[in-house]
Amino acid sequence: MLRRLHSAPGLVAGLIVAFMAITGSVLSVQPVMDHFAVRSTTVAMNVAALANAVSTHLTGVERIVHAASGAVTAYYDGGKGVAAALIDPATGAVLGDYSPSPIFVFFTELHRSLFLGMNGRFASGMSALALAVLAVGGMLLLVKRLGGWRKIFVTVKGTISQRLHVELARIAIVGLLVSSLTGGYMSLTSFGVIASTSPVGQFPASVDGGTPALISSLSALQAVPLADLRELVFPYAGDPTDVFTLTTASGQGYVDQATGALLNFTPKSVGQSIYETLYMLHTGQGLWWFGALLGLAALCVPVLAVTGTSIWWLRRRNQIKVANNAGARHADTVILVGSEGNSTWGFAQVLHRALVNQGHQVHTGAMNDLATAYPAARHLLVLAATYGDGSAPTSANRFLSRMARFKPHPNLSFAVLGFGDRSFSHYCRFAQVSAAALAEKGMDQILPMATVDRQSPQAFAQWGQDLGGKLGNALALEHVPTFPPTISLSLASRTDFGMEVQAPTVVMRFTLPKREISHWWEHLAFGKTMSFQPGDLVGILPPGSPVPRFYSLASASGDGELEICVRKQTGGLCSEFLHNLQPGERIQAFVKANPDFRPRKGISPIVLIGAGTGIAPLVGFVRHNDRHRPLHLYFGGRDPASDFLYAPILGEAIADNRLAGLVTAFSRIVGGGYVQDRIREDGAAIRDLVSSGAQIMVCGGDKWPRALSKASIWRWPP
Ligand SMILES: Cc1cc2nc3c(=O)[nH]c(=O)nc-3n(C[C@H](O)[C@H](O)[C@H](O)COP(=O)(O)O)c2cc1C
Repeated sequence: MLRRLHSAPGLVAGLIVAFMAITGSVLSVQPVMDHFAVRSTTVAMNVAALANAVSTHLTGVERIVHAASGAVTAYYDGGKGVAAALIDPATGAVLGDYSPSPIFVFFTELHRSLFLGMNGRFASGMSALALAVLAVGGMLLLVKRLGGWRKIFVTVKGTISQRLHVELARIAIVGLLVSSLTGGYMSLTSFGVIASTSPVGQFPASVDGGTPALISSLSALQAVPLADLRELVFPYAGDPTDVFTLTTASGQGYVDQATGALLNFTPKSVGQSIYETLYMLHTGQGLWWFGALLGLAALCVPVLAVTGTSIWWLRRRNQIKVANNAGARHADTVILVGSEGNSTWGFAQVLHRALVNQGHQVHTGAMNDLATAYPAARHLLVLAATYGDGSAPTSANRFLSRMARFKPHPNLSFAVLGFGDRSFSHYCRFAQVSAAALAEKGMDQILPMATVDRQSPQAFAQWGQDLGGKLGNALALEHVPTFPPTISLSLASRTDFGMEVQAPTVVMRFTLPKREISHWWEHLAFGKTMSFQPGDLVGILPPGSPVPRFYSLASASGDGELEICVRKQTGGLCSEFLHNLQPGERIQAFVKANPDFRPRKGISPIVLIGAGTGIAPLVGFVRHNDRHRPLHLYFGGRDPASDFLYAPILGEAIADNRLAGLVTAFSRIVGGGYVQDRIREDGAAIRDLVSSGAQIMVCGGDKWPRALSKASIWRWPP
């Protein structure tokens, strides 16, 4: 709901809001220029002295205007009509002719009304309203996503568009709120909905009518310092019954030109005071630095509009459509999906279709959308993938917290099918946790939890048969998973290690076709994935298998090469294929971002722990450590003479300070040991590093000491 509230006005009004923001930021330059153009004065001139000086330098003065920027302008009889001169506020001397900048006049009208009169003013007002809705909605959405106000400044992960959108919004939000709310208020005043002027005081019924006194001697004008003056309109020349009309910061009145008395002064209304303050905040006139800040905030709006549209488009493109999706309250069967990469949704669609064909009313949704109750449902089927280190995928990361409010009725029974990959140490862990949480609610299980390894169509079909048996329906679940489009990469070079110690390992470098490296704008518009960083993953399809195997990347796309490190697994289809690959031969691959496995921003130390091929992403971080943040690497192998992967690169990195420390452990040499032994020995030093803010990143192997698993560790099996 909140997301719709944010994206709908963004898409509908995005263009006009961005247009208004650009014209507004152009206008914000004016008060800045005025500020530096106006000679600041420390002389406390009063209005009588100023008006006197101006009228000695100019003939036929009609009025003097003191702008919020401090500029003083006099309008006088120039012979061929009214002329204007810029006045030195310190002396009242004429500085030169004055004419408003045609550029700012043009942009002011464009910003206010698009040159469309009242219709344009209405459009301008509506765009201010849309901006306010977008700013408030966006802020609430962000707070909800990040898990509360306290986390509002935490680092956001995601695509370039998502990060840019959030970072810019965080910087600009206050400015945009001020601009939109003040703009909206001004719009309402221009339509007369809110009063912005004060009642004009009655023209004096009688005046002295005697010979006009010297302007400098008029007491009512002497009493007003220049800083308070807004406008002074001179009496009609030669008419002793006319008066000065004086407008100051506090109100408006008349001054008898013979006696200098102040007549019929009317204080400024509250409405006008509010209007003037908001006008100042909106335009920056009289508060140039604030206006400049608002102008900069407004400049973020076009970028927010582009990134916002890109996020919306990507979400739409990736949205899974479920045909015949019944409402959650009316369905007899509910399917909940926990997925990160969307493949589990494909399985859910097949299950949904099969159940609908059997006459069921089925509702399919994300696990995060778990309702408080499903009044009509008899069966709750949960298809859950596992990510990270046995954690929830994105579409299920709020499932367990939502369980607290879930109140299933006694007839609702459940079944959980886990999707995972057996090469991970916590195979289908999240599905197990979810099943346990459902069982704790006292619900019956339709059948014991089953798993689908690497999207196996056979395992899925088997589960369908078992489920159908229990439900009394024949469920034929046929699903062939699809993966992102692959590209063909040619092996440029390979280096072999570990043959002598029965741990054949190969470092492989694939040439990245130049045209495949995305530009930043492609990222922004299409979220292309052929750009990667060390620690991201490459999915490789071994010939004859539709199921990819994932490897951690040791290079970034900017290096022009895709580098991985592969240990030969006995009977491993993909690793054997890769070990047999010779330079010039090709693989089919796609890249998958792995944003959870990245060095945190900043320059705090990082302890990198890797055994065997687990060193691949870590060496990537070391290579790219141009800022020389302290990286401490622990590496474990069998024998330095055979499987010390990346030894020369690590040596160079130590020499040029990209690596602060290297500790190795080899298990098959005299006096050798394992990485965990070295870590235990260095326990005190590592503890010191962690307490000074160090991050720990672990990759490779799954036999790490338990204590390490508390330190935001991510493991990637070799
Ligand atoms: C970065 C990453 C981490 C993963 N972590 C685990 C894990 O800890 N346990 C597991 O069983 N499977 C893990 N998997 C495998 C996925 O759960 C499995 O491929 C699943 O079918 C993906 O479903 P989805 O595309 O719907 O997200 C991981 C996959 C990736 C890419």
